Amino acid sequence: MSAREPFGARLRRAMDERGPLCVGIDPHASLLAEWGLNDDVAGLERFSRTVVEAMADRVAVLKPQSAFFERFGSRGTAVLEKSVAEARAAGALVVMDAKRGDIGSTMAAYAESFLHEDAPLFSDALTVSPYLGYGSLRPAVELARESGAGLFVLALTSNPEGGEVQHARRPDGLDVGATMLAHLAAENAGERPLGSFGAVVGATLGDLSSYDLDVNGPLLAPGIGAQGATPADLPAVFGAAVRNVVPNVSRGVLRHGPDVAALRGAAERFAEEIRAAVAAG
Ligand SMILES: O=c1ccn([C@@H]2O[C@H](COP(=O)(O)O)[C@@H](O)[C@H]2O)c(=O)[nH]1
Repeated sequence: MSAREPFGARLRRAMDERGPLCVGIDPHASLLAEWGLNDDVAGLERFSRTVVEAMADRVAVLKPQSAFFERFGSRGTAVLEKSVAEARAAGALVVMDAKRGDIGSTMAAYAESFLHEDAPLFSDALTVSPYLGYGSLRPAVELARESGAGLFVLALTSNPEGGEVQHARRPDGLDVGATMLAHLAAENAGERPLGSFGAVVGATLGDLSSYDLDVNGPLLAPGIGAQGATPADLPAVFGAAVRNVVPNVSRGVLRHGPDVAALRGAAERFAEEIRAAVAAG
């Protein structure tokens, strides 16, 4: 067991101190253009540095979307490494959105890439895909436990296509999304104040009262802003589990850049709406 405090405990404290908002670092080509930046490594670096400077000392979580860095090859990955290190040094928790998933030793290698404390891309948590079977994630669960990191497992994603997989039913009637939630509840059993193994559950999904969202872990909720959900939707979607929701906003904040004050203003407005919604929920 690592001496490092588990991710769930660190996240609970960050959410209580800073509010639960997670801002995405998603350097879309279209956003680079809107910010007056070139769609190249220099533009990527400037974009990412600006978001980290604007947000890392005030929001609980930053979530870089790995795909937008990977498309620039090794130089993009170098920018990602730097962004992760700077965001963590400034006090934000970093959830790497890389949605990794594979079997056995390959999954173990993915886990080492993001969850080993000596890895250049070491992050506080990683998004993972369980669609090779939840058990295929075991190497990542084990390494996360050792290093004090966390996972966010895709359970009920925010995109409309997700249902064809996630609503598929097992012979006993439980659907795939509910199965993932049940695995996570078992993973987090007995953990206080919050387990380190969370689910991705879209804020776009409407009433989820047929699901048991009480997994004793965080629920990363993308879909607010550009995908149409609003902070006011959170209590109706998540019910009593809203207290453990980490709402993610990427383009809804980023489109206000590159001005740092404007980015901060947009994030503060979302944070305030989220606070009000959670308090009322
Ligand atoms: O179900 C999911 C899982 C991940 N995402 C990711 O979150 C952000 C959302 O960006 P917005 O600009 O706020 O729409 C993006 O990185 C997605 O890949 C998701 O949207 N839904």
